[in-house]
Amino acid sequence: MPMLADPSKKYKPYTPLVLPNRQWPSKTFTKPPIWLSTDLRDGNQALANPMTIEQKNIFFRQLVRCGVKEIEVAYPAASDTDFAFVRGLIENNEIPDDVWIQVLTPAREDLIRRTFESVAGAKHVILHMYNATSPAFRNVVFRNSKEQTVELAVNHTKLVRQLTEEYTTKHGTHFKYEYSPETFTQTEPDFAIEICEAVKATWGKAGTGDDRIIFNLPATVEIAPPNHYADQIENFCNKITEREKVIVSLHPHNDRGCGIAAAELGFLAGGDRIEGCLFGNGERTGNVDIVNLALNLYSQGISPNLDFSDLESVIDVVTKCNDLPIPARYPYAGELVFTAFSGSHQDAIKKGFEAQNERHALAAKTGEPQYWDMPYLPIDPIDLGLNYEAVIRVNSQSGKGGIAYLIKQHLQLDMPRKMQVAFYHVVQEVSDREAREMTVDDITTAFRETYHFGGPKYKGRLSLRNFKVSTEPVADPSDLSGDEAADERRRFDGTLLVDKVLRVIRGDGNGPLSALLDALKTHLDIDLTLREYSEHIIGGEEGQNSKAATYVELVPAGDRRSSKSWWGVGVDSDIAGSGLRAVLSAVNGAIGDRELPELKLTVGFNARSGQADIASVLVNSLGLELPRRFQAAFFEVVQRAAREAGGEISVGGLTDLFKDTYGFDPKGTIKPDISMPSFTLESVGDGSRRLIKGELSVSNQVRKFNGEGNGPLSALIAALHAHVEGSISLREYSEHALGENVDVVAVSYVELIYELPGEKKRSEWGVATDTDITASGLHAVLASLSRLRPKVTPN
Ligand SMILES: CC(=O)SCCNC(=O)CCNC(=O)[C@H](O)C(C)(C)COP(=O)(O)OP(=O)(O)OC[C@H]1O[C@@H](n2cnc3c(N)ncnc32)[C@H](O)[C@@H]1OP(=O)(O)O
Ligand SMILES: CC(C)C(=O)C(=O)O
Repeated sequence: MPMLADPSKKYKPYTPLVLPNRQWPSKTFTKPPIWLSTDLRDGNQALANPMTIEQKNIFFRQLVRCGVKEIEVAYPAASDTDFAFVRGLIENNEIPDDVWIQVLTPAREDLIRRTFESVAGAKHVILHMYNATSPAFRNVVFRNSKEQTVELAVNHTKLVRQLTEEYTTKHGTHFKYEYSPETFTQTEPDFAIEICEAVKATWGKAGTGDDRIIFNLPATVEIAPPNHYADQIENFCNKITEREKVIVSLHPHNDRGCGIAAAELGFLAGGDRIEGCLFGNGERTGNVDIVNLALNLYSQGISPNLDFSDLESVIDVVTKCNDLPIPARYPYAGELVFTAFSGSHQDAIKKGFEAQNERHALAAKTGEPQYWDMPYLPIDPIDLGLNYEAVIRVNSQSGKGGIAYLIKQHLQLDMPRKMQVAFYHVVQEVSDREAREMTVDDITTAFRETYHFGGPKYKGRLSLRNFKVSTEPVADPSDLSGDEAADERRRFDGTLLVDKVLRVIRGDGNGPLSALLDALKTHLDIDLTLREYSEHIIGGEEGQNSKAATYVELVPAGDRRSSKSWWGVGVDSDIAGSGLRAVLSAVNGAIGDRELPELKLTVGFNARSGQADIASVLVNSLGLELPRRFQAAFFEVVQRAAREAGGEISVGGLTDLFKDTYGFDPKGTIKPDISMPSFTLESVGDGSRRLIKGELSVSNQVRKFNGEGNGPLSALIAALHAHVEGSISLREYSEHALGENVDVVAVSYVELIYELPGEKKRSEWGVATDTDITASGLHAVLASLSRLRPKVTPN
C-alpha cells in the first residue's frame, strides 16, 4: 500500500506539554549520570534467541569490567534460564560488593514472589516493579480506571515493601526500590506524578543518598522529539515532592532515532540516572546506547565513570552474545567511524596530526594540558584501545595528503609536497584503473615499485654496491682571491650494478650528488640534473639508531624548468649514502627501459676506456673491487701492455694481465717469490701485541722467522726486516668478501713502500685471498713484497 497523501487521517500528533519556563535548554553537562545497564533484561528480551546462561555470564563480567555499578540482570519470573542465571550470580559470588543487581517484575503477586526468591542471599538488590499507566494501556490492556491503575501499583508496592523487609531480615540484603510507570511519555503528566506520589507514600522509606526511591520514566516507545521528553522530565522533577529523596531515572527507546538526544536533554532537564544498553540493543529500534552517551561526555572532557579503553573487546562480547552486528557507521564503535576516505578530510587530518604533535611537544615542556583538537576526529581512537591504522583509507576520492600520511605512518617517510603530488598521480591511476579501495599494502607496494625503494625485490636497473666520496682540492688554488675559502670539490668512486653487470664509475662535482650525476653521464650517458633536494631524520631522536631519508627531484640537464621530472628517495645511516641512493632511485625512474651503453674496453693508442672501466672489468670477471690507488696503478700497467701489444687489449687479456702481474690466483697454486708455508700467531705482553712465527720461503729456500707488532700485519713486517735489507712500511690496506655463503673468502689488498739507502723509494700492490681474513692480509703483504723484489739478506 502506498504512503498516504494525508497521513493526518491516520496518525495523530503528540500532545505537547506546556512548560513556558523550561530551564534545560541553557544547561550544560558537568557530571555523568548514574548508569544502569539493562542489556541482560530489556536487551535480552528483544533478542530472537535470548542469551544462554553462559552468554549472560560473559556479558555480566564485561559490564563489570567496564565499571557499570547497577546492572539489571533479568526478569527472573520470565523463565527458568533467567531465574537460574540470577541464582548462579549470587551462589558463585560473581557480583562485586560495589555492584547492585536489578531485577524486573510486573505488578503481579506470584511473579513478585518468584522475583524475590531469585535474589535470596544477594548483598545489593534494586527491586524494579512496573505497570503501564497511559490511557491506551489503561483502557485496552488492563481495562482499568486511573484509580484501579494506582491501586495496582500501590498494592504491589506494599507487597514489595513487606518482602524486602523479610529478605533483609533473613539474608541481610540491602534493597532499593525502583518503580516504572511504563509508557510514561504517553501518560498524562499529572497522572504519572500522581501514581509516583502514591507509590512513594506506600513505600514510605524513601530517604536521601542510597535510600532514595528510583522513579524510572520510560519513553517506552519514542513518540515525540527529544525536547518533548526533556520537558516531561523537567516538569516531573519540578512537581514531584521530596525531590531530594527521589532518583529520577531515564529510560529512552529509540523509535524516532532520537534516543541519545532524548537521554541527553532529559539529563539536562534533571534526570539523575540513565538506563540503556551497550550499542543500543533493545526492543524494536533499541534502548538508548550507553557507550555512545558515555563517550559523548568523554569527548567534552567529562569522565563518564565507565571504561571503554578496550572497545574492541566490548564489541566482541556484545556482538557475540546478542548475535547482532554493529553497523559500520555506528557512533564510536562502527568499523568506519574513525576513517576518512575523502581527500580534503585526509589532508586536514594529516595537517592536524602534524600541528598537534608540535602543540603537544610545546605543552609537554610548559606543563600545559595536551588538548586533543583534530579536524574530523572528535575523539582520539587510541583512548578506546584502537589505533590510527584505519584513520585514513584510500580510494578514488582520496588526495595526496592522505596518501602521504599513510606513507609516513608505514614507511616513516615524510615526502616533500611536490613528491606527494607526483606519487598521488601514481596511486590515483591504479585506484581508477582497478576501481577499488587501495589498501595500505597496495600503496606501500606502489611506492616501493615506483621509487625502487626497500629491499632487493624492488631494486631498479641501477643500484649502489659501494661508494666512496672523497674531497678533491681545487685544481689551482692560486685562482682564489683574498680570503675566499678553498672550494673543495667532491669525487665519487663507486660500484653500481647496472642491468646485473657491475660497473665501476667515477665523477666529480660540487658535492656528492653532482659527482654521482657526473659519473652517470660519463659512464652511462645519463644526463640529469638536480632540481629539488630535501632530507629528514628517521627515528632515534637523540641521534642513536637514526637514519637519514633524502628526496630528490631530477630534471634533464640544462632544462631546470622542465615539466618532466623524476623523484627519488633514499634511506641510509649516512646522509651522503641516502642522497646517492635517492639520486639512483630517481634515475631508475628516468631511464625506464631505455638502453644504456654497454661496458666496452678500448685501451691503447685510441683509448677511450678510463681507469673506472678497467676496474669494472675486474669486478665483473674476478669479483675484485680494487682500492682507487690500486686501480690507478693497474691502469698504468694496462696502458703499457696495450702499447706494447701495438693496439687494443681484450677483456680476457686484461683479466689475464692482472693475474700475471699480481700473481693473483684464487686457487692458491701460484706462490709469490716470498711466501709463508706456515705460521702461528699469539698474543703477547698484556694481550695487546701479536707475535708471529713460522717458515718463510724466499726464492724456494725455507727460513724460520718471528716478529712482534701491534697487529698481525705489523708483526709480519717486523719479522721481514730480519730477512731483507732496507725498510718496509705499509701504506694502504683494504679488504672485502668475495663469493657468497659457504664459498665466501676474504680478499686483501696491501700496498708496501720499500726504501733501500741510495735507491729511490718504491711502492707496489699485492693481492691475496684466503678463507681466513688474517691470513689473506698476511699473504697480500708477501705478494706486495715479492713484487718489490727487495734485497734479501743471506740465509
Ligand atoms: C516495556 C517492557 O519492556 S516491560 C517488560 C516486558 N518483558 C517481558 O514481558 C519479558 C518477560 N515476560 C514474560 O515472560 C511473561 O510475559 C510473564 C511470565 C511475565 C507473564 O506471562 P503470562 O502470565 O503468560 O502473561 P502474558 O505474557 O500474556 O502477559 C500479559 C498479562 O500480564 C499483564 N501485565 C502486563 N504488564 C503488567 C504489569 N506491569 N503488572 C501487572 N500485570 C501486567 C497483562 O495485563 C496480561 O494480563 P491478563 O493475562 O490478565 O490479560
Ligand atoms: C519496564 C519498563 C521500564 C520498560 O522497559 C520500558 O518501558 O521500556
